[in-house]
Amino acid sequence: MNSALDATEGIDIEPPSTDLARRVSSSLGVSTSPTGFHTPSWTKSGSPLRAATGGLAKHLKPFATEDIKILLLENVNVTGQGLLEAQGYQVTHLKSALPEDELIGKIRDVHVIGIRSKTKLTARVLREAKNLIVVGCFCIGTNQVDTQYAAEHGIAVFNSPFSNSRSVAELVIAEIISLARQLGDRSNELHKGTWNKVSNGCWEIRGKTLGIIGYGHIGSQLSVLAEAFGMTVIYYDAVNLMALGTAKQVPTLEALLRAADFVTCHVPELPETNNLISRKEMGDMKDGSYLINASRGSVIDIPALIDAMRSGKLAGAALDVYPAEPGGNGDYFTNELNSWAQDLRSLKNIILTPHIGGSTEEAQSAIGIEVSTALIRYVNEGTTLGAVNMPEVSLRSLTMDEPNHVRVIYIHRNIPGVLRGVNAILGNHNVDKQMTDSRGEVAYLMADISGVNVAVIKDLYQRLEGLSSRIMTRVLY
Ligand SMILES: NC(=O)c1ccc[n+]([C@@H]2O[C@H](COP(=O)([O-])OP(=O)(O)OC[C@H]3O[C@@H](n4cnc5c(N)ncnc54)[C@H](O)[C@@H]3O)[C@@H](O)[C@H]2O)c1
Ligand SMILES: O=C(O)CC[C@@H](O)C(=O)O
Repeated sequence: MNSALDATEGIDIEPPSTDLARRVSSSLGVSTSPTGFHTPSWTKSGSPLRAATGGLAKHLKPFATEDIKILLLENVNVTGQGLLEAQGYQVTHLKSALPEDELIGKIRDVHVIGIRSKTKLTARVLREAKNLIVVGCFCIGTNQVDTQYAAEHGIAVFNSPFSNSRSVAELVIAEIISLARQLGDRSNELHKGTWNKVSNGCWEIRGKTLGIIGYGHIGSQLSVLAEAFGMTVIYYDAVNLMALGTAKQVPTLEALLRAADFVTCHVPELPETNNLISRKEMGDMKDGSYLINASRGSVIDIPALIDAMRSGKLAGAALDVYPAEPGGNGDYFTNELNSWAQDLRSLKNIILTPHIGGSTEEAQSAIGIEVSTALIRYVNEGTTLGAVNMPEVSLRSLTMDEPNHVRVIYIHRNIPGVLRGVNAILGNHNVDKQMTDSRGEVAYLMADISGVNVAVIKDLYQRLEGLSSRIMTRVLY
């Protein structure tokens, strides 16, 4: 697939181009310590896309694009990396996650960081990220980021809410069949040279009941696939949700556990989902049933699972996620990481995978495009559509027919009187369009103003920065 171009068709970001860096405009405020101005040069070459209004879209860029520093960790997909590089940004790409101290050392310097599920962006780490304006989680989960702290410091966080849902659902289907047929054990035995042809304790999945905990993007996708295999599907969710096919929502977790032959977890990591399935819940499960977890390692009490497997209460399990996971490929999964690792590894009919639920070419490429596109829009235009921790704010693009326009972004504390102060500063100019919205304690204002000469931009920026409500100011032009 020519993914970069196909997936971004019709949106207002640059297609990959080698002369992009020469077409950049400038802006103030991407860094907390702006050093100066660049002469807008994007009119010199290139053929910008047409904006919705019919004019040629003006590409707002922060400083010169080559000044934007991006750190991509955890082997973020090459398609996403390519989109960022095509913008002219300085992109550093590392294959694994970094230990906290090393991460702190590197994050100090960058404007954008791209991570997957392993990198923990805690308040301690983010406090050091003085130039950071945006985080891209190239995955679904955002539990690894302190999104509240980030918002309160003007750092937007984006993810890809469903690009890998199908991949996870397909993996779980494979695991259901593999567990029912003890495929992992038979394969391991034959790898070691032992022929062991058994039918005892091996089952078809047709006619069995699948219990899905969390009927969101993944759970509902799985529901459809499981019914196609002849399974009966029940699900439990914290909210009432429409059933797909002939699936049925059950009112309690206990009702699901008592009825299901296979139980699979698809909830986010939250305080309420910590050890959601522990000893009591495993006791409620049917004798000889199976437990699957491809959500987060905190959702299942693993020592309790080890006991339930040893006692024969559960006939099998599949785990894709763990409380502590290695930083990169080739690292060891031992008791040093999780005190019970050796016991877990020694069990029969348990499938252990290294957090690969979403690891397919299709999913990673789609995630790369989706998250990189969101990052580019945010860096270049300030648009927050899809952010997980900021109000969603967007304005139609400025056009090339509007040479003396600037876009002001003012992220501020959500307190009374802010608009009066901001508009007193913007009021000497013509405010063409403005949008503001809030999410909890944080509000986001975006305004396009005209009749602004380059000479007054710095003054505008500094006056906004001087307001007591200010979290972060950016002026794009
Ligand atoms: N293994 C992997 O590679 C992989 C890949 C993608 C996602 N995930 C994990 O799977 C999780 C689920 O993904 P999704 O896209 O389906 O999320 P989703 O947000 O679409 O669905 C989650 C569902 O869980 C429900 N829920 C929340 N708290 C609950 C509770 N206490 N009890 C019952 N239901 C509850 C929600 O109402 C929602 O319907 C993600 O948060 C992520 O952590 C893992
Ligand atoms: O790719 C990853 O590291 C995370 C995959 C998955 O857990 C997600 O949250 O999307």
